[in-house]
Amino acid sequence: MDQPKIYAILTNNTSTTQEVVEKLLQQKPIEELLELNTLHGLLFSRSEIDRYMEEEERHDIKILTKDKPQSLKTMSSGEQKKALLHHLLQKNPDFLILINPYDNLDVATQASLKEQLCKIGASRILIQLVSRLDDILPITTDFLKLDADILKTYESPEMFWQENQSAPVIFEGSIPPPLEKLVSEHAELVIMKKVSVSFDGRQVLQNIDWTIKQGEFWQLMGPNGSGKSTILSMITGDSHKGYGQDLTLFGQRKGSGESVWDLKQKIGYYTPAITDKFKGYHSLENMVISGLHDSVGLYVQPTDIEKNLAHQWLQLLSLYDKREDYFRDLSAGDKRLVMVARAMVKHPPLLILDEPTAGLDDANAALFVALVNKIAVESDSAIVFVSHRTEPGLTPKYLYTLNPRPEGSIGKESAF
Ligand SMILES: Nc1ncnc2c1ncn2[C@@H]1O[C@H](COP(=O)(O)OP(=O)(O)OP(=O)(O)O)[C@@H](O)[C@H]1O
Repeated sequence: MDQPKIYAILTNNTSTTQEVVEKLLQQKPIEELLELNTLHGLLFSRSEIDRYMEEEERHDIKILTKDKPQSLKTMSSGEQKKALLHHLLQKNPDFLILINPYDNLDVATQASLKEQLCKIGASRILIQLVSRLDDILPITTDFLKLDADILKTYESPEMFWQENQSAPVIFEGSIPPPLEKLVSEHAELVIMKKVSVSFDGRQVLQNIDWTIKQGEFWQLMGPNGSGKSTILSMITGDSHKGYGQDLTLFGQRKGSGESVWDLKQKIGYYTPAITDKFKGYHSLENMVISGLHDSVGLYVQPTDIEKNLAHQWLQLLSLYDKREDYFRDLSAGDKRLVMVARAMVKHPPLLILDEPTAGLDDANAALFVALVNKIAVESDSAIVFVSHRTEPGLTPKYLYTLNPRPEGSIGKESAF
């Protein structure tokens, strides 16, 4: 059998990915991909996992995890993707559409998925819709780019690679100061001593010692399922697993009557899934101001001082001219910049960014990284940046790595 075609379609934050995917799945013709027109394809994407998860929950059934005791929802991203791929291959499609397949996967899982996809690609057509050049499989035969709704083809791979390298980013101006400084009287914002967590009798974290001090810039790394989200949810107060542990947050021992509201005041938190909460008609200006009130949208009349502060942030992000536009109409990359401004507008003592660049294209990831580096240099906020990628250009000072063991992940601190 001839080597099937392996397509890579580079997407950016203007791409109409959804439309292309729907046409392919519904066998509607796309001029540049005519040979797929009569073939049957299936979709491998984060949204498909979410769809199955919802279906499994709603009907209390198991579809992707029939032979496993654990539900899809509590599996790590790597485990979920493996389950979906297995399920799709059993249906024997002519081609598989892969949308940003490595997002949220750790380095080792990315490598093993890449290897598996290369093997699958030896006998099946693959269409990769990826926003990062690094994610393109080495076996790719055909290179395209989806700019808005225009699908561009390239005469040679060289021309594709040459045209799509992104330029370095520099922000003009400084990070706007806070209206009032939220000073933490404690130099140590988070102190974890021998913190251990288990779920259903299975140990996930083992004797975690980690101290985050004012102004420090950390990257938190660890394979899928190693417990990164579990640690973060104990810091943000979203998990009850912090109780009964030697955990001190902003000078207050966990379980000593602290309020979750007080805790949230001191933390700016951003993860891409939060963006889905803001589907209403909020202007960019109000989005930034809502960060001062910890509200989804803005329901009070903002003061001139608040407006002025939001304008300064939007100027820094080169979005001032769009200040009255709706947030929902922004590109995905610009949405993330606004969400970071919203999380940072108060200059919280601790800024947590949980896989914030997942799904962004190279240019927007570079822009995001430049903004985070700037915040690290120009503010007193400590930053915890969770990412599986070593983000090009990111300049954290310290690394906290979780290494899974059968008796729970152990942690290791190192300096960059
Ligand atoms: N509520 C829960 N019930 C049962 N198991 C859970 C629960 N929450 C997490 N786990 C398990 O705990 C382990 C750690 O999960 P966690 O989400 O913290 O890992 P992670 O490092 O953030 O993973 P990823 O990189 O995939 O997001 C996983 O094996 C997961 O299946």
